[in-house]
Formats: sequence, C-alpha cells, structure tokens
Amino acid sequence: MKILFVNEIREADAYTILHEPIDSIDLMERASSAFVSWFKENYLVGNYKVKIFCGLGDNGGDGLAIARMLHPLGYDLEVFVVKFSKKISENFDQNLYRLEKQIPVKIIDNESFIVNFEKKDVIIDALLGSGLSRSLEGLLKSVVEKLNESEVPIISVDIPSGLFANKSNNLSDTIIKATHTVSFQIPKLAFMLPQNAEFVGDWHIVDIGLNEDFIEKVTAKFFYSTPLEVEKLIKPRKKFSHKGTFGHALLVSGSYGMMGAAILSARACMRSGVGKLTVHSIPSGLAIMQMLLPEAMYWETASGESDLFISTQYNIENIANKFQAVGIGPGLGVNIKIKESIEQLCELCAELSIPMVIDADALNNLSMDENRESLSKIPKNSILTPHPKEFQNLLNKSWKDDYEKLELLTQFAVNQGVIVCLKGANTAIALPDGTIHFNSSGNAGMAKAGSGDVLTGMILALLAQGYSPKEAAILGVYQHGLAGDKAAQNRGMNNMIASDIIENIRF
Ligand SMILES: NC(=O)C1=CN([C@@H]2O[C@H](COP(=O)(O)OP(=O)(O)OC[C@H]3O[C@@H](n4cnc5c(N)ncnc54)[C@H](OP(=O)(O)O)[C@@H]3O)[C@@H](O)[C@H]2O)[C@H](O)CC1
Ligand SMILES: [K+]
Repeated sequence: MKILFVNEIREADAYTILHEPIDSIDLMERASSAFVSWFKENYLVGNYKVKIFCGLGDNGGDGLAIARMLHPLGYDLEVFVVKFSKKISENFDQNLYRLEKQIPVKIIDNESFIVNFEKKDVIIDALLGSGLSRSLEGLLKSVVEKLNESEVPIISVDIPSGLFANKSNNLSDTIIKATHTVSFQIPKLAFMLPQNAEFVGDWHIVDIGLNEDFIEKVTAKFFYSTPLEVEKLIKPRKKFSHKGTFGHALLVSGSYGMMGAAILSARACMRSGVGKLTVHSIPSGLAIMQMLLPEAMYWETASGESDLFISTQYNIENIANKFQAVGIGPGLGVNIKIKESIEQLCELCAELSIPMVIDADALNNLSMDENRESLSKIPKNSILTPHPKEFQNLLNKSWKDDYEKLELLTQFAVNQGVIVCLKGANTAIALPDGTIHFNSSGNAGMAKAGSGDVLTGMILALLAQGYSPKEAAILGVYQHGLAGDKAAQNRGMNNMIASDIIENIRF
C-alpha cells in the first residue's frame, strides 16, 4: 500500500471529485460515514458520551458530518466548534447548516472555556487534519492541551490535530495524543515513525473510495506492506519437489558463550522452509548444535582456536555450487581477525553471486574502520538487518529525528546498492531503488535478546529457496513479526522469548 504525501492525497481527492465524478461534500460524506462505521463497532452506543471537537476546515467538516450520522444511532452527543480563525471551508459551512437542523452546536471562542469530562466520555478530535500549516498556538493550543489532560480516550479523525503528516514537528509542539487514529484510505508517513507513537496511538485505515487509477500512477517513495500484499509473495511447495529444490543455506554464526545466537538463527532458518542448512562455527559449538538441532549440518572452523570465530576456509571449492545463500553475523563477536574472515566471505559471495544476509556482529565488524572501507566488500543486493545502534555504527553518525533517519537510510541503501532492514516497530526496509517499505506485523514483546537472530535465520532460508532479496526481506520481516504476534497471544508480550517466535513461524 502506498504512503502518499499531503499534496498527493489532495490531488487524489481532486481527481476523484473530477473523474468519478462526485461532489466534494459527498466525498466528505463518504469519509465521515467510513469513520462512523469504525466508531460504532469500537465504541458501542449506550456505553459512551461522545464529545466532538471540530475545527473550521474540512477536518472540522468531517467532525460535523460524523455528529449528524452518530445522532440517529442514539449516541449521547455534544458538539463543540473551536473558532480559532475567520477562515472556514465551504464543506464545513454546509455541514454546520445540516447539523444545526438536528442538534445545537457549542462554540468555543476564548481560552477561558470550561468543558467537564466524565469517565464515560470519548472525544472525537476533528480540529485539524492534513491541512495543518504551522504549529498550534493560542486557542487551538489550549483546547488540545485540555483534551490531552482529560484522561478519556481520544479518537482522531484522519490524523491527530497538530501532527504534521510528512515532516517533523518541533519538540515543543502541542499535539493531540490519540488513543486511536482513524485515517482516510492512505496511511500517513508520520504514523510509521517511533517519534509519533504517543500521538497517533493505534491507527486504522478506512476506505473512502479515492480513485484507484490515480493512486496506481503516483510514484511513491514509501510503502506500507499490508498482510494481503505480503502473503501473495509466498511460493507454494510443489508436490514433486525434493530438499534440493529448497536450497542449501550456510549460516556463519556463534562463538564461545554465544552459541545460543547460532541455535536460534539456525532453528528459525530450518523452520522457514529451507531444504538444508550447514552451520559454520567454532569446534566447541559442534556438540551443542548437533544435540539441539539435529536437522542442521556442522562445519567447524579449522583455526585451532575454540573460543573465537575465525575462519580461513572460504574458497571456491568449499562454497561454489554448494550453497544457495549465506547468512552471517549472530553471536560472532568483534575482532580484527573475525572482520577479515567476514570480508573474505563477502568477497567470495560477490564473486559467486551468492545472496547474503548480514546481521549483528558481522555489521559491527564491518563498521570497525574509521573510514568504513570494509563496506565496499559487501556484495550488491545483500540484505543488512541492523538495529538502530548498529545502523549508526555503519553510518558513523546519528540523526536528529526519525525523518532524518529515513533520509540517511535511503541514501545508504542507494549508495551501497543493498537492502537495509532497520529493525524496530514498523521495521523500515530500504531498497537500492530508493523506496522504503514499512512492515505491518510485530509487537513490543519482540524487543528482547535473540529476536534479531531469528530474523536472520528466516531471511537466510528464503534467500536459499530462491526468493529475490527484495521478496526475502519483505516476507521475512513480515513473517517474523507475525510469528511474534502469535507468540504474544500465547505467552504474553512480557513473557515471550525469542524461541517462542520460532515456535510460531507458520507460512
Ligand atoms: N482525501 C481525503 O483524505 C479527504 C479528506 N477530507 C478531510 O479533509 C481534511 C483536510 O482538510 P483541509 O481543509 O485541507 O485542512 P484542515 O481541516 O486540516 O484545516 C485547514 C485550515 O486550518 C488552517 N490551519 C492550518 N494550520 C493551522 C494552525 N496551526 N493554526 C490555525 N489554523 C491553521 C488553515 O489555514 P491556512 O492559514 O494554513 O490556510 C486552513 O484554513 C483531511 O484531514 C480530512 O479530514 C475530506 O473530508 C474527504 C476527503
Ligand atoms: K484531527
């Protein structure tokens, strides 16, 4: 699903009005009705007193239309119009006229207004939508402050009032802190970013029938991967296939005291459809791996050192025509010799065109040089799976906010020609073509040791089966989140561990 900028949403709006054709006021009617469908399912009539706060633009117009639609359903309603300006939109004006025939509207025009909130209340925030042009001040600011202090649920129409849809707010800005945001058809970039989580709450998209041909034609930079879109990527297992059909993966992982990372990654790989897996690690890891994961083969390092991962065995004979994909990183440790091993393997994979997924300590090793020279060894189209700190190490710099982070992410993916899965809520997958795809699954219970190792194994399995790097990244990240969601359902977010994610992989 495309994430569009405000000007593009406005164009989609105008195109729909012209080509459907539909009057602007009727499109607003459709949007408001879509909001009401969501609202009446989630806030049952009789259980709540609804207080609707409307601005003077089209977002306010939505609020008035919503009030008119909720009234006949039996909701206990109070409607407030906040007069912060002399400018009102035509659709607002018309909806005010329509509503006032049904119920009275209360005007708030100075900062000394008083609204008392009760436990049964729910607020609908229709003060400002995507037309926000500057930070809130004066009357609007003080209304939003009072709503945020009310301690009752706030449901924002389209976007929390005061939040910019596709650029950063100032840290000091006053913004509605919504419990839910019900947005019209197209998700906003702001919803994807951790810095806005406290304002957006849980967000939902409702369809308002904007012209699909128009949306299809817009060249988007940002995408939100919906479950339906991602599940289409899954390739069915054919009846006459054999283990060779599903590839042989090589996982380079583990060191003394870190064999757990290798086990998690290897088990997740085997649970994700791969035909065969070989784990390359230290001699002392052999017994552990063979006992805990008998399905995997083991190739021990010949360095003679049992505690550090150091391999000098990467050559054409050992790798070519043997492995369809290589995963490297979990639990390797950081050290100049490990770095040399990793670089060697990267160079060989580049030469042999073997797809790679590179994670954790492999990334930390490649970030060791002052001038990040090692990054040039990473084969094009490799998948890198850093968490934010590891990504900062790769860049050798930090960012001032999430928007700058996205810019740096795009630049890195384009310049290096790699795919970067920047892990977190809504993991951002940056492709070498300059697009970013946000993931839709996952939960805070996955923010624990071992979760990343599981992801590496899953992506490795997909690469070995012949999924393209783009497919492997998008599908792997999504299925990892989905397995985490099932684990959270079974065990609870606090109590689940990375092994529970593996036990819930199913696709
Ligand atoms: N396609 C759709 O998704 C549809 C969306 N709809 C709804 O329409 C709004 C967008 O409506 P719009 O009228 O463009 O914008 P707003 O309602 O947000 O308000 C704009 C007015 O508010 C003024 N403004 C902006 N920021 C401030 C501020 N900080 N302080 C005071 N006043 C402000 C602005 O004035 P300017 O000076 O900037 O011109 C405007 O007067 C969308 O979010 C949906 O809710 C349709 O209902 C259906 C289709
Ligand atoms: K709003």
